[in-house]
Amino acid sequence: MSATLVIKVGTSSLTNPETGQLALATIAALVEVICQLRQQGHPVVLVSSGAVGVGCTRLRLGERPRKVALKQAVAAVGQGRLMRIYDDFFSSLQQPIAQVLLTRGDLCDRNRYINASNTFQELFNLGVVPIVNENDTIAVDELKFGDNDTLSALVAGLVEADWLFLLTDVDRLYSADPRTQPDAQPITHVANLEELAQVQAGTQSRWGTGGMATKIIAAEIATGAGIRTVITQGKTASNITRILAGEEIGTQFSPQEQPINARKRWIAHALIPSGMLCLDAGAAQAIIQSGKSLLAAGIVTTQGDFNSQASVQICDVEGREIARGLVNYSSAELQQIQGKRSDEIPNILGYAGAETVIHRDNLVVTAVNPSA
Ligand SMILES: Nc1ncnc2c1ncn2[C@@H]1O[C@H](COP(=O)(O)OP(=O)(O)O)[C@@H](O)[C@H]1O
Ligand SMILES: N[C@@H](CCC(=O)OP(=O)(O)O)C(=O)O
Repeated sequence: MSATLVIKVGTSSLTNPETGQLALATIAALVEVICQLRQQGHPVVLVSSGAVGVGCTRLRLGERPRKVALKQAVAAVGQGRLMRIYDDFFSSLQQPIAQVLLTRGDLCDRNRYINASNTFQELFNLGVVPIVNENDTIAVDELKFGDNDTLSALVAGLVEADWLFLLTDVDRLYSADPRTQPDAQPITHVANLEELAQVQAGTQSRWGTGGMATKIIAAEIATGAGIRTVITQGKTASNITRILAGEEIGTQFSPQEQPINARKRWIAHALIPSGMLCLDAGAAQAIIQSGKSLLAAGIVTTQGDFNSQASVQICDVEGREIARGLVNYSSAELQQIQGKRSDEIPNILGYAGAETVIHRDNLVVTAVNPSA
């Protein structure tokens, strides 16, 4: 039985942290494992960081650039070299590859999202291994994924993967950074992300971007889509095969029992909200507990400037995000009808709009601890 696999490999695994040189042995081992998986019939997507890291080494820069334009320029240099290396290694094993560079905008627009999904399917049908990275050269701040952990989780949802492997320079997630806290406790299995409330995950390696915090977020996105997620060592690619065979290696996150569908995944994780609706306690409870549609009566405040069908955050009275959704009214209209009963809307607006502000089919609960 074939399984669709998304394998993300970070800069910290692809390059030597001290010299910045490519970790050729690690890359070669990863390519070999991917080719073996392909020969076993598994569709595989490789999400590869490293453009900035490899570019810095090529241009003899001692640290990651901070200026956006310089970072974009360095990534453009590194991405070309990275793909040259991958093509040399994969070609030596007769495995065709493709470069897929994405920006968040490619996944925000519904039509572009569906088009990207179709393209990946065509690449799988051709027996190709797509190699994905953020299009650092053109991605601008408000439309960046920011880190490839998040990107890999969104791609895993896009291709409806069965597994997401996050390869990094430690063997698993710990209760804290094992580099700075030797007594940090290893975490081998996560059934519910609330178990990680006390985990310290903020620091990252010299060349990494996201640290463990972004890997935990990636695991939340992927497991919410029903995708089993594993954090494991990048330099031991053979672990992937052993994990698929059932060995308890790395940190394994169980998929949620009731994954959300593709449209709701798109609403919850691919779209960037244009505004915020704060609800009263009763409306917040109704949204979280019963998955009802949102009516104007439950809205206390409307923030932002957006049109109908925009994506918005839905928050409780403390301003904590509890859900996201697509609105049936603009922000200007909502300013007029918030707190009002549905039967009052026609008189207020002068026309009979939608019965709901957000229909339940366009509303996704995102609160990590919905019962709170
Ligand atoms: N709780 C933790 N468990 C394990 N590693 C952690 C933790 N908190 C921080 N880290 C750090 O996160 C780093 C991996 O993240 P990052 O540097 O972004 O690597 P990558 O390039 O693979 O994404 C590890 O090298 C480790 O130093
Ligand atoms: N698009 C960037 C990826 C940044 C990133 O997330 O890096 P990492 O934390 O090493 O996975 C690059 O290729 O350098």
